[in-house]
Amino acid sequence: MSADLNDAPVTVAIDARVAPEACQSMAEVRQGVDALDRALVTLLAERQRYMDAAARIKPDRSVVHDDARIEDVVSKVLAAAGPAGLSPAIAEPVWRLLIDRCIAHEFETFDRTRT
Ligand SMILES: O=C(O)C(=O)C[C@]1(C(=O)O)C=C[C@@H](O)C=C1
Repeated sequence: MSADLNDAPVTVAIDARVAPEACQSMAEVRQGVDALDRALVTLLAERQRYMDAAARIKPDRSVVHDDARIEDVVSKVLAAAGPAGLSPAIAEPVWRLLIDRCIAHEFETFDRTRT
């Protein structure tokens, strides 16, 4: 049986926090930010593992950097950002930098394991 999401070791638990709209102090705000950052780290670590998979699966080093796919990813993120209430002024640069760093990771993995 092939590995699927049910086998993934990642569980994203978000620690106790006060909802942003209910915060009355900066301590509550920062507790919420820190809790969400820990959850984001967990999700980004799993995203990074997909780069390892891509480096294993892609047929050639020349397709690690894929401009058409980058634009596809960014447009899907922006389409999701609107309904979620995430500003595109945050989402677009964050994801472009994330993808840039993921490509660097994918190249490092490819070169370490395939060349
Ligand atoms: O979709 C891919 O081909 C990936 O390897 C993922 C990813 C990304 O970070 O989203 C990384 C490298 C590619 O240039 C495009 C997108």
